[in-house]
Amino acid sequence: MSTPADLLDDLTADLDALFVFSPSSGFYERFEESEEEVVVVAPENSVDAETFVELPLEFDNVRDRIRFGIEGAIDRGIVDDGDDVACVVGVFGDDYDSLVRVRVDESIHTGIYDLFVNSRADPGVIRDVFEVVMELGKKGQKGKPVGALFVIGDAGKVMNKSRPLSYNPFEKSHVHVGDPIVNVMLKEFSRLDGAFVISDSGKIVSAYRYLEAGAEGVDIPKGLGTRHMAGAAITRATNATSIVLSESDGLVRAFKGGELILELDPEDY
Ligand SMILES: Nc1ncnc2c1ncn2[C@@H]1O[C@H](COP(=O)(O)OP(=O)(O)OP(=O)(O)O)[C@@H](O)[C@H]1O
Ligand SMILES: [Mn+2]
Repeated sequence: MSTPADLLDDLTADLDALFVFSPSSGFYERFEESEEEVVVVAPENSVDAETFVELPLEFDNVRDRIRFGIEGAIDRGIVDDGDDVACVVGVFGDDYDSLVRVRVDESIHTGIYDLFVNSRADPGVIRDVFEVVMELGKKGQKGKPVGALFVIGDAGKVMNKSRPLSYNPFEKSHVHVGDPIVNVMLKEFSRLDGAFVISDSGKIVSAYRYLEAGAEGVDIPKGLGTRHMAGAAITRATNATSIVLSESDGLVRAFKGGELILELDPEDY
């Protein structure tokens, strides 16, 4: 006979660290005597935790929230491949309702921390574009697979290193990504050739942009075509981040500094 408490014993056996997401100080204090290293993951370190990973935004998706915290901890050398950690999170609200055990390995490491923390644009802007791209990847345009290329941040420089393929539908408009109507427009315009250019603060600067940054020294996986090469090259020539949806394999990839930093299958989300 096994009880729920036995189950919890299994989940909490031999932990290398305990991740506590957005704790109140009262809740955090309960772990003061804890044997495991306690890592607080939250928008702010309001509990003065010794070991802290800053969340740039509250990920509604719990898997992303956990990934983010763990990747942040890997980045700081707090945990390593092969470690077993438990995460205390609220899935349905701010109150704790779940304990999730995770093995730190390649499969947890997507690059999502790098994408948000080391990009020049606001994390909220990256998230908004990321969500549009993931949705396009899942549903396509009117059910058909579609490709798209978003270049985010350092827009002045990106505009200097690109040219219009046609009339810019966003000329003189002051619209921002994240607005539901704008997101519908972005999906609609994903049929257009070229790239979308988005500013650090999320303003849609242009659609239909042909990127002209040189591909010299840009090293991306073989088999990716011109959309990915152009998307990667512009991030070497500027401080922008690119998010690319592939029409042919359906994957979402992000590039920074001319390199691939993230590869995700929208179907997994
Ligand atoms: N220099 C560029 N700047 C902006 N967009 C580009 C550029 N080169 C190609 N594209 C876009 O990429 C599309 C062609 O994609 P291609 O098949 O060569 O790339 P890919 O990397 O294989 O992408 P996919 O995986 O979606 O097929 C074009 O229709 C165009 O919209
Ligand atoms: Mn192709």
